[in-house]
Amino acid sequence: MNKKKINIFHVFVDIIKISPIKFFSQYFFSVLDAIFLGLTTYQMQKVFDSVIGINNKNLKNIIVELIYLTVFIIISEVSSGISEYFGEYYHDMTLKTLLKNLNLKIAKISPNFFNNSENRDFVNSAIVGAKSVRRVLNVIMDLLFLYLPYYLFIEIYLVSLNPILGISMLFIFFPVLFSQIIKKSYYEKLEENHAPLRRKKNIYSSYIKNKNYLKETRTLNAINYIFKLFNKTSNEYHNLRLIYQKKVNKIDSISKLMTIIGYIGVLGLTIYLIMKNEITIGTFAAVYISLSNLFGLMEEIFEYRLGDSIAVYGKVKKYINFLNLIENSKKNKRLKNIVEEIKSIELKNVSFTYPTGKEAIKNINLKIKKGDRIAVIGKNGAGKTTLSKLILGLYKPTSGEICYNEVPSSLLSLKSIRNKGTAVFQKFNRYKITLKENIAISNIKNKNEEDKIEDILNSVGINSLDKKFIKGLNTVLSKEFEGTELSGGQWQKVAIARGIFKNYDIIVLDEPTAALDPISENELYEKFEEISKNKIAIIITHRLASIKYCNKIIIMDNKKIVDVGEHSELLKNSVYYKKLWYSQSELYEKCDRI
Ligand SMILES: Nc1ncnc2c1ncn2[C@@H]1O[C@H](COP(=O)(O)OP(=O)(O)OP(=O)(O)O)[C@@H](O)[C@H]1O
Repeated sequence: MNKKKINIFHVFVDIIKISPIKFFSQYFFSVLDAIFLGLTTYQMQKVFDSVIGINNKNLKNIIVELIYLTVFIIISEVSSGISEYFGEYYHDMTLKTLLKNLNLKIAKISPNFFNNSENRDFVNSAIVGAKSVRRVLNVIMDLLFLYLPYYLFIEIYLVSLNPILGISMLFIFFPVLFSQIIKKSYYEKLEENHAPLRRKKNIYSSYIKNKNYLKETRTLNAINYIFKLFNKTSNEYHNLRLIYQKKVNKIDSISKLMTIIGYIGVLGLTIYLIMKNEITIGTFAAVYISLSNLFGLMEEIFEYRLGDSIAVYGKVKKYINFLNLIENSKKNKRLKNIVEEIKSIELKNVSFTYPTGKEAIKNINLKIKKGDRIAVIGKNGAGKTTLSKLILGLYKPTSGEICYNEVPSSLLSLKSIRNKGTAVFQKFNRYKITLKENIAISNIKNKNEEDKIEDILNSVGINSLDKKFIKGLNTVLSKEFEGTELSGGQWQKVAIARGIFKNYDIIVLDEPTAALDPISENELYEKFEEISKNKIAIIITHRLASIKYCNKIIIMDNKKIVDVGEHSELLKNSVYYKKLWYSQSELYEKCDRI
């Protein structure tokens, strides 16, 4: 059962559905504006004709024609104002809805998708695209309900004067239209090449501007080098734009030349018709005014508005393509078996390769059961973190299978597996929200369970009554929002408390004590038994002190598990473990001797 693909029209219909009355009101007034703009031109001819044949008798006639002209101008201006008002109002509502749809989609996409830089570019372009959809729709609607009616009005008026005048008008219109079609493909290509450079530029710029990077960059005297990288990328970015801009300018020049030829042709023809007495001076003036109006409008729509829409169309397409991505949970929907409680996990010949092509896990077999407290150790880059993410259901194996409660994960709802896991990652987030929101973020409805939050905070060594928390649990963890700034270790404690707050069957602690002082580190290990009681607990660590709290130790090397066992077994059988153990204990002994 294939879900129908979303296309630009579905997105437009969604926009219209936000408030059809307001949407169509905008364009009703646009049509009114176009009709009265056209009538103004026609009325102009009548005013000129009556002024040219002026005498006492038709003075009254001139005044009547002038009153009509004024009324037409007023109606046209008022309609244009009302249409703009509805347009502005609708713009904000549309933006909110489109960005909401995009965020909902992002939340459903597998985390592994974001490991690929091309995918991250794709998402960034999709966000810009979502912001531009309304602009594109607006231009299309204005074309249909403002510019086209006005153009048709003038075209019919000119054909009624002389059919050749009508045909000459096409010379003004079509070159611009064709040039826009060619420009559209240029801008699409430009966006493809621009996206990675834009990402690079923003990253380098954050090393200079972002406060988390700034201090280290300055201390290491690296600012000049980063500037160099930024300028190089920035130049590449602008040069690329210039290359495409030159191509676009060429197309624009040719189309402008043809338009001007058409324009001159129409004026020459009207002069010829006057000389032959086939049209009046009033008609000539009306044609002249309508042409300059039309020229102005065309410049507005084609040069600026359509040009701008075409420039962003590549991103709008990315937005639509992004909405069409099949997310994991949807692929799973048919098979959904909700996991109520995870009692066992088995990895069968599991391998995993990142979207970049880097293989991080190879042929791993492992059985884990409720109550296991596992330490995963191994060299940097051995694959420990990747393994934990596979177990948590954040990544899917590239080959092999992971079973939960002896059922292959392909038959289970990934979402329900993820819901049963919690983690304190190496690179945890520092959310600039209140202390209690930081802790209860996994189940924000429970953020007012203040006793539970206080207990957990106390257990990791944070006291919300401390004077630094000016508003207790409601203190925002950032000076930027009149709150407080935490130290690295305090942040790590918040991350641990946040991990424990969630209801979980699996807990992963990835280097959870890197920023903790030795006393806090010991306290966490003491707590480890309580945290992991009747759960599956995995601690990834380089500190062997934590190992005595675990009943199983896994040693990883170069993508594989090379040894599994208890401390005493491994000390006897594993060369790597023995080396690691004695190197750390020797270090302590050396310190003792000093
Ligand atoms: N997002 C990613 N995209 C591509 N490759 C990655 C990504 N994350 C990790 N890797 C690569 O996968 C391999 C395993 O990384 P992993 O983080 O699992 O190792 P680790 O054993 O936890 O290392 P460490 O002890 O340094 O934290 C490494 O070679 C790393 O370069």
